[in-house]
Amino acid sequence: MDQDTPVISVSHVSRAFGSKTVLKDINLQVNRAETFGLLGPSGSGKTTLVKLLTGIDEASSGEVQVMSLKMPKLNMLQQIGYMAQSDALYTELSAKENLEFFAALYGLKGGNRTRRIVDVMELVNLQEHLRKRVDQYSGGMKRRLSLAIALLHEPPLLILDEPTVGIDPLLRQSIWQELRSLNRQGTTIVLTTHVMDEAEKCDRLGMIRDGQLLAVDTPTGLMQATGSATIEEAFLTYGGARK
Ligand SMILES: Nc1ncnc2c1ncn2[C@@H]1O[C@H](COP(=O)(O)OP(=O)(O)OP(=O)(O)O)[C@@H](O)[C@H]1O
Repeated sequence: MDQDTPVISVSHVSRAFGSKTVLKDINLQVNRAETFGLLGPSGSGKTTLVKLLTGIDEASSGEVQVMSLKMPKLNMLQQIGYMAQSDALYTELSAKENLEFFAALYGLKGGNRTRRIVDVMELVNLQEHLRKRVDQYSGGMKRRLSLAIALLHEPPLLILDEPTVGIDPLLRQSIWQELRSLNRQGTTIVLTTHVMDEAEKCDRLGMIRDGQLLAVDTPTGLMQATGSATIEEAFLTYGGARK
């Protein structure tokens, strides 16, 4: 893929569930090695949009391309690391068994599989709980395991739906350091967040309200456009709570 071709290209995308249109004519491009954040009030359409990017769901109209391929496309699974908002884990299995299952799905083999499992569990600080059944994990531990699974196969594109909810500030900081380092190595990251200091760390932000992408810009650009001193103020302006 050409270095300048956007990793994600969304054109005129709408998504309706029955008579309810939850995404309206979305146009968006995300560039290689960008960290792109989606911000918006609860129910504004963020999860619906990221599901279209992963190919889990399909647009009602318009087109989503990822790495120049029209989505949904099953073999893109290996290229994308997706962390859903609700954990998709086999709770009756251990963390190790979960990781092995996903490693097999992603085609990781032998020593590489073992090495990656150790690496990602260290990264999310769960190395001591590798053999524990997931139904004995706390909510935060499950989130961390879900993140570990998303990172397992070193995908060039990471799509993370509220990745740090339920994760303590110290670990959140180290996860962000890792995301930054992956980013520097060329990984593209799209995430949704409600945490303002995370939003500030993104290269660009998209503000969604009622299924419409109202603005896309750098955090500084959004603050300037709304005359806000903070991202939170800008968010409240776009979210409709502040005029
Ligand atoms: N499968 C579905 N069927 C019907 N309505 C749906 C479906 N999925 C999502 N919606 C609706 O689409 C709207 C957007 O939901 P979505 O989960 O994308 O919001 P969100 O911005 O991610 O919210 P939050 O920040 O609370 O996670 C909501 O009104 C939701 O009820």
